[in-house]
Amino acid sequence: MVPPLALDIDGTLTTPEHTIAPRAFSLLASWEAPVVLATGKAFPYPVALCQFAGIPERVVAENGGVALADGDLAYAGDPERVDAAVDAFESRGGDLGWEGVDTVNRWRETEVAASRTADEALLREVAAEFDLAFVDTGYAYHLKSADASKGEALVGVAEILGYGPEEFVAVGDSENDASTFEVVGESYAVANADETAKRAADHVLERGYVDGTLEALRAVRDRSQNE
Ligand SMILES: O=C(O)COP(=O)(O)O
Ligand SMILES: [Mg+2]
Repeated sequence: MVPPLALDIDGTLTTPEHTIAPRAFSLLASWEAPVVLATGKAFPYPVALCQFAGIPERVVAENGGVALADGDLAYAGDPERVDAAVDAFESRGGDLGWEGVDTVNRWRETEVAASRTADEALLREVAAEFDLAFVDTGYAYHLKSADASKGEALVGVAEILGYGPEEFVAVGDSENDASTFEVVGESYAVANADETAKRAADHVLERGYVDGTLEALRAVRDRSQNE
């Protein structure tokens, strides 16, 4: 039997052009164990991805701030503190950096994401002042509660699904995946991963992005069929 999966989205299920490749959809839909999408993106994004992939809505969103599995919705973190930090950031001239309508944060409930063009030093200053964690995913800067993480949320999701977290195989690409890698039994960093993710992973893949992920998962599937 194949193991359950915890998969990051950006940089892991995407191409270098930030798109989801059709071949990723077919693997997700045919995986014969639970698939949990664990992302820094706001809650509706992974939910929509599950729906369009035709798989149950099992997600960790907002770097662990929101988790949904089999109808059970859980929250972590301190959104009011995040709001206060954003107010401080903006009152000191900071700009989250999303042009036009901010669809990155519009449906975000527990943390905030800034463009990587935003003032990193000021974000870090505000994070320290409000006792929040600063995370650079390579796609955005995030200010989040220090005690919320993808890994922590995955532990809860795994329990709902009737698995231990150590039964999961995870794939990811950045520092926000390190907490996932810590709780799962087997972890892979794609070739484009940052140093934190590579250090935390059991294996570093030769190929990057969705190609690396699909190759690793096919190998996991082949191996489990031979067991
Ligand atoms: O939202 C981000 O910054 C990155 O998202 P990810 O965790 O799916 O890579
Ligand atoms: Mg990622």
